[in-house]
Amino acid sequence: MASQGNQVPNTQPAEQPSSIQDTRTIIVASQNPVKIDAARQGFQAMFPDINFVVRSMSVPSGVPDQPFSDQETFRGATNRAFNACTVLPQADFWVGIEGGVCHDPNEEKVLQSFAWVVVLGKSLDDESPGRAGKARTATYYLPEETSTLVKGGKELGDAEDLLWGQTNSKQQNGSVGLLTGDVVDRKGYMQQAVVLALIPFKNPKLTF
Ligand SMILES: O=P(O)(O)OP(=O)(O)OP(=O)(O)OC[C@H]1O[C@@H](n2cnc3c(O)ncnc32)[C@H](O)[C@@H]1O
Repeated sequence: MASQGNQVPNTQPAEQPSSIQDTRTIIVASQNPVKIDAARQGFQAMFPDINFVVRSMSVPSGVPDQPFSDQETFRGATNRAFNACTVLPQADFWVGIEGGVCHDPNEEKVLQSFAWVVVLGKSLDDESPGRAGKARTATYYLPEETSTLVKGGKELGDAEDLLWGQTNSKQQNGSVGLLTGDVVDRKGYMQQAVVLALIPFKNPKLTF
C-alpha cells in the first residue's frame, strides 16, 4: 500500500502473526544446561507468544562456589545477572541463578538447600521502563549424610555425587531429584522460580 502524505507506511505484512515477529534474547549467566533449560522454559511458559533466543555465558558470581547463606546466594544470582548485562548489554533479558545452602535458623546443625533467581530485563510493552524480578525456589532439607560433607568443605553437587554414586548430578536431576526420586528435578525446581521472578514483567502496569 502506498503511503499517503506524512503517514508512516505500515511495513508489517498484516497476515504475519505477531508471535513470529516478536523475538527477544535472553542471556543466562551460567553454562549449566539445567539452568539454561529452566530459564528457557520459564520464559516460554510466561510469554508463549514471544520467540526467545537463549544464549549462555560464564560470568563471575562474586561469591564462593558454595554459597552458605541466603544473602550470599542472592548476591551471587544478582551479580551474575548484572555481570551478564555488562558484557552483553544488547540482549533483552539477563538471568542469574545461584544455588546455595544455609543453616536452619531453628536447628543450627541442619542445612537447608535452595536457589535464587534474578532477572533483569527491558520492557516488553515498549512503554514501561526496564525492571528487575527475583524469586527464591522452595526450600528442602539436606540429610545429615550430605550436610556433614558440605560443612566439611565439599560443594553440594560433589557431596551428592559421592553419596549417591553419581557423576555431575548438579547438571542433571540435581540434589533435589536424587532426594525426591525425580518427583521434582533440578530443572523443574528452578523453572518455577524463573516463572515467579518474571511476575513484574508479566504485570508492567503494577509496581514492584
Ligand atoms: O555452573 P554454575 O552456574 O556455577 O552452576 P552450579 O550448579 O555449579 O552452581 P550453583 O550456583 O547453582 O550452585 C552452587 C553450588 O551448590 C551446589 N548445588 C546447588 N543446588 C544443587 C542441586 O540441586 N544439585 C546439586 N548441586 C547443587 C552445586 O554443587 C554448586 O557448586
